[in-house]
Amino acid sequence: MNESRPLFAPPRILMCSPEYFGIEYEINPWMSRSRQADRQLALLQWHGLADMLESLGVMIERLHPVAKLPDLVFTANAALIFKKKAVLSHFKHTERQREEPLFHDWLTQHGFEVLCLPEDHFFEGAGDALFVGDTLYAGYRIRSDVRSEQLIAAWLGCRVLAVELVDPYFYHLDTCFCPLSTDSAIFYPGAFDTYGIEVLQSSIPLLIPVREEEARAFACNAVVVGKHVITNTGAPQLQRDLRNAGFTPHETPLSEFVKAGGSAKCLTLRLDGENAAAWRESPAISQPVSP
Ligand SMILES: NC(=[NH2+])NCCC[C@H](N)C(=O)O
Repeated sequence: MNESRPLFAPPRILMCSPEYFGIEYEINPWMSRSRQADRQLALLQWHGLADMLESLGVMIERLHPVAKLPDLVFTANAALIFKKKAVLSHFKHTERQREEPLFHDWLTQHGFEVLCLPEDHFFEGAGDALFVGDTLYAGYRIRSDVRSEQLIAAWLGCRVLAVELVDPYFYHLDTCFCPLSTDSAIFYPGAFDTYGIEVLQSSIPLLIPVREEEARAFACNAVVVGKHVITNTGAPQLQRDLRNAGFTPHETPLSEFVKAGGSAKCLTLRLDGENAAAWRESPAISQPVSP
């Protein structure tokens, strides 16, 4: 990893294909067993996202899908990556706790030092903890515990700013907040309380608000690769705002994953450090070639 990586190493993202994806239980308000995902369409949409990322210069790493683990596709929830360390998730719901050993083994086998939280501390990885510059922004209450995030900040030696998530539809931080660079991010104000909004506004120089109907189409759940920002379809205003801020937005349909409460970002885990993370030492391409 970092030290040993060649110059211009490509961005690396972990994904897990949706062979066994479906709505088999209900652990967030988007999920209803009576509104099943179309698995063939999910496979097409997943490949659409993976192909788009590859065309932007990303190297996709794969986790093998496993039967009866329908949410394993949401690799953002595997862990929080910090240099060569991976803080393993410990899921709030038992349905997803069964994914933990698979994420643990994959990360260990791929050279990460895996850190595990105490049994009574919940934490859902990059779904709830995202760097902007040197600061770790951490969403808490619905899935992750604030005390997990305090412990992680102490382990990693970084500043953490914890923001409470107040709307059950925006139950992970990555559903309502996305760092774009070391000093910019997008966010949906309705998912935070007044104090959380103040924390974000006072600490991030460029904070772009996303309107409600676009946030409900998972516009904030974006994958950032250099200046490229990839989201689900249905966010024309955000696309304009991103262009004005110097980014290149891309849309790809992800309707089947929205039925499980996830979208582009949830389907990915950046392994070499997000572009917005100041700790990222890698000289990896920051402006990959356009498709
Ligand atoms: N990073 C994310 N927001 N992942 C979405 C996870 C969706 C999954 N059904 C859950 O409720 O846990």
